[in-house]
Formats: sequence, C-alpha cells, structure tokens
Amino acid sequence: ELEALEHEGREYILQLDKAAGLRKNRANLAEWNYTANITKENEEKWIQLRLEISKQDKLAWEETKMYKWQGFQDNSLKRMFKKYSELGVAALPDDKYKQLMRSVSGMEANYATSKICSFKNETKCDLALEPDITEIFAKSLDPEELKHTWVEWHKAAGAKARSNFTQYVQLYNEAAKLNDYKDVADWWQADYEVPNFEEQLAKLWDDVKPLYQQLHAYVRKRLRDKYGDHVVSAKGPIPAHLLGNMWAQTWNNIESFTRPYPDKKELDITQAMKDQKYTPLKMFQMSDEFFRSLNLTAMPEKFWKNSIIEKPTDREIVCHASAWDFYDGEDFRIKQCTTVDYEYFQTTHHEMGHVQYFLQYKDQPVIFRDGANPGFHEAVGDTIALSVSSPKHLRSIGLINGDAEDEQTEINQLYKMGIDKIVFLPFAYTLDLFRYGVFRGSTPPEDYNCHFWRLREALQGVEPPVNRTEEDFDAAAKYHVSANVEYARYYVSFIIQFQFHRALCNIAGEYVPEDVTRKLVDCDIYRSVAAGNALANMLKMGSSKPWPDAMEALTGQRAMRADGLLEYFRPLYDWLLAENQRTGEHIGWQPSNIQYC
Ligand SMILES: C=C(C[SeH])C(=O)N1CCC[C@H]1C(=O)O
Ligand SMILES: [Zn+2]
Repeated sequence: ELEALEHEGREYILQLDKAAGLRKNRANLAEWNYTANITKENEEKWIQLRLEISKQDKLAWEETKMYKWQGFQDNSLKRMFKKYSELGVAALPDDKYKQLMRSVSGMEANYATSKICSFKNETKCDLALEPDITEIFAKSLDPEELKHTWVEWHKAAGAKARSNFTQYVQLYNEAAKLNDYKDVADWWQADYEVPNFEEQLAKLWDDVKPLYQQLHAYVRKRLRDKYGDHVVSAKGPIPAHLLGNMWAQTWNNIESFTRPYPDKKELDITQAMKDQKYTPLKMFQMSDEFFRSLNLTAMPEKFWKNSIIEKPTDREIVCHASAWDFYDGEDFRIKQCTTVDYEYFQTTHHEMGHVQYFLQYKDQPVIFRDGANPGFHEAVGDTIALSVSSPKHLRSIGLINGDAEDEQTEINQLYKMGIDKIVFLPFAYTLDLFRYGVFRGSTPPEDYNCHFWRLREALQGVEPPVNRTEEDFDAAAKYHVSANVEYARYYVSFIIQFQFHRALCNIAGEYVPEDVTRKLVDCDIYRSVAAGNALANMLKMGSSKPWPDAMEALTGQRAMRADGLLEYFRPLYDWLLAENQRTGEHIGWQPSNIQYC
C-alpha cells in the first residue's frame, strides 16, 4: 500500500517538476528581456508574467500539500517534495506581491541607470558606474576626486533607494511569515540547511580576523606614506574612498603603490592584456578553454549566440555581471559589461563557473538545479581563477614574463591575492549582518545608515569620507542591496574556495604539504583531468543532497573551515607580523572622528 502511494507520489512530482521547469524558463526569459533592456514596458511585462506564474505555482503547491510524503522511503523523493512544499513570495496576495516586485525593480533600475557629474568637469553629468566611475576608482590618486565621486554615487544610488527599500523590507518579511519563517533573515539562512549558520559565520571571522587586522594595519601605513597623515591617520579606520573600489570590498587597484617589494617586477596584468590586444571575446574563450582543459563541458552554441559580453550603446541594461540558466538544458547565458582588465578577467572566470555548474547539473530534476548551497555556486569560478592568477599560469599564457619565484616575489603575489580575498571577508560579513538586523527589526529605518557604518567600522575598519546622516542610505549603493541578492553566499565562497582549491591541487599533484617545490600559492590545476573529474562529480550533485555531502565528495571535509585560506596565506601572515612590528604600526583601529550616527 505504502509503495503504491510512494510510486504515485513519484509520478506526480516528476510531472510537476517538468511543468515547473517551463515556468522558470518563461520567467527567466522575461527577466532577461527586462535587465537586458530596461524600459517601463519590459518591467510591466516581467511583473505581469510573474503574477500569472505565481497563480500556477500556487495551484501546484496546493496539490503537493495533499501528499503524505514525510513517510516515503526514497530520501531524494522526500527532498523534492520538501522543496516543492515551500511556495515562496507567491504566497503574498496579488496587490502586495506586485508592490514588492515594483519596489525591487525600482531599486534595481535606479542603480543600473544612475549617473553622476564629473569632478573635473561639472557640466559632464553622464558618468555611469560601469565603466566610468569604476575607472575613476581604479586609477585616480586624487583624494578630492575620489571623495566627490564616492559622495555623488552614494547620493544617486543609495539615498534614492531608501523608500523603496523600506517598503521591500516590510513586504518581504510578510512573505517570509507566510512561508512559516520568523523573518527574511531566517528564510535566507534556511538555504544553508544548518541550525547554527550565523554562529558558523562568526567563528570563521574569529579565525580570519587576526590576519585581516595585520593586513589592514600594513595597508593603512602604506596609504599614509602616500597621502600623508592628514588624510590617513596612524590609528584610526581607513577612509573608504582610498581603497581603489567604491565599496572598499577588494583593494587590488592600490596594489602597485602598496605592495611589499616595490622594486620587484611589475605584476600589472591589465597593462599586459591591453598590450596584447585582449578583447572581451578572447577573455571568454580563454576561460572556456581552461574549463575544457579539465575535461569539463564546453560552452554550448547558444551560449555564444545569446550572451551579452559588452555594454550596448543603444539602451540601458543591468551591467552587474550575471549568469543565467533557462532550465531547458541548452540555453545558458552571461550578461556583463566587460572591460579589458585584470578585474574583469577574474569576473569572467567567476561567471563561467556559474555556467559550468549549470551544465554539470542540467540532467538533475529542475528543483535540484541549484548550488549545494548559495556559496558553492559563487565558489566554482573563483576556485578556477585561483589557478589562473598563479604566477605559473600567468607566465604560461604570457601575461607575465621573467624570473621564477623568489621569497620576495612570493610575498608580493600573496599580498596581491590577500588584498582581493582577505579584505573581502569583513565587507561581505557586514553586508548581511546589517540586513539580518534590518529584517529582524533590531535596525529600524531611522537607524539604517548609523547601524550600517557602525558595522563597517567595527568589522572592516573603514570610515566614510564625509559625515553621514539618515538622509543617506549607503547600503543601497551596493548592487546586491538594491537588487535583493543575499550576500552571505560570497562570504561562504571566499572561505570554501580555498578548501576546494587545496583539494583540487592535491588531486592534480600540484600541492604536497611540507614540500617547498609544491606550494599551494604556486598551484595551477590547468589540464588536470583528474582534478576536473573530481570537481565535476561534486557539481553534478546540484542541490540534490545537503551541502556537507557535496563538500565531503570533493574535500573529505564536511564543514566550512578557514584552514584552507589560513594555510594559503600563512607566509604572508608571518611577513606582516614582522613588518608591522618593524614599523611599530598600531594594530586595529580607534573610533572614527567622522559623524555618522
Ligand atoms: C560577479 C558577481 C555576480 Se554573482 C558578484 O556580484 N560578485 C563576485 C564577487 C563578489 C560579488 C560582488 O561583485 O560584490
Ligand atoms: Zn557569482
């Protein structure tokens, strides 16, 4: 009797899964059409379609609830039923669902189309985030120009989003409660399927904080050397606009004048790419070739036909890089406004990593075509990029020339990786600690900006370039806050990618603990079919099993741990300890003198 019920359940869920795949295909095509051509008409079409689809989702959900699936034997079947038993935002009544959609697409459109005036020419007011403002932050060494650009962007993309954001929080929390969650923070954390996710994030930060503080102290000193102590204090937080990035989330753009051994050969990959006439297409083809060298899947023909890899000149689009699965097993795309530089070379591998994951799990049921947890999806491309950014690989593709590794060059290399990977962690941690407080109500709208900067000062040791008030809303000046994209996924990714990298380097024979000729920092898994097969086996699982099973399949570990990252950066940590002692640099930071609460 039970077998018959389970058999009927399986028939039901598999046809439901097929129908769900068609709905996701239609919804994603409508979202692509809107974000690839931002017009009121395309926004309306996308909203109307999601409303229509939500009705079909609701009917399916009502029927799914009728099944007594908890007693089934087949764990995979139970997992499918469990996932299909959560309706999502479609649980909201139509008018509230529409309001929620409009508040998010309003914020995202504002972010994507915001323009500011140039510091050098105040009549030139068509500067967009990409490529104009990004280029100013990459190149300008004028604190006043950087301050102006920072303030104008945070006014246009941040403050302007405050009312939409406040409404979005209210409605999204209502949807969370309709799905039996306390609030959106609870809902977001449920995706990680562990009871103590927030404690795990805090533990990881405890593990990495000493390394971050040493790196922060060293960079503050080098910035003080550059700009003077009236711009950068000896013991305070670092002014956020001097770190080469609008959000101070990675500091690669200040590498050239802050690296430990300045007289060693330049590692300027961007210049080499420009000298060698790299194009966006060539960057994509090189990334595709790396994945193929691992015996992973080539990008399919539709990918090359349908992707948007350069900013169009005839319309407004969402430039923030994204990868798209249309759930039909053959249509996969990337949309990004590529510029020929090191940063976008990394981003291209990051996005190709998402598509490789889509390709590896495309034969799973639709409901399992997802990352083992959201951090896994963000870690695939970055893990590959860890090999690509090794001096060995960059030499093999001719982007750097000259001598093999010596001690000082290795420290420079670890420093370059550290101002990308280590400094990102407190930024990522801050972004969702802030939003957890917002969704839980411990951060009310009147405290949004004050609490945001309190966290940024406490964890990142940065301060805004000018005083802030609650007229501002600086959090929304970051894409993921304006676009309703959860961010703890990146914090998780920047930890587990080093666990993945170490495991793959082991399998490729590129890394042998204690063997100085097989160091982790030199590892390049290029052309290792063994490593590629091990990675593919994990990616094929999608979200069909709890993520510790996927993690164990590749690394033998069942938990997120900072030990991979700490092992990778060990030589840099030792060097920073000695260097900060030598210069007597203050470790950590005293309270900021900038007013923001
Ligand atoms: C490249 C993407 C698209 Se999923 C991205 O948003 N990333 C990649 C790393 C961190 C984060 C960011 O830019 O803030
Ligand atoms: Zn990503």
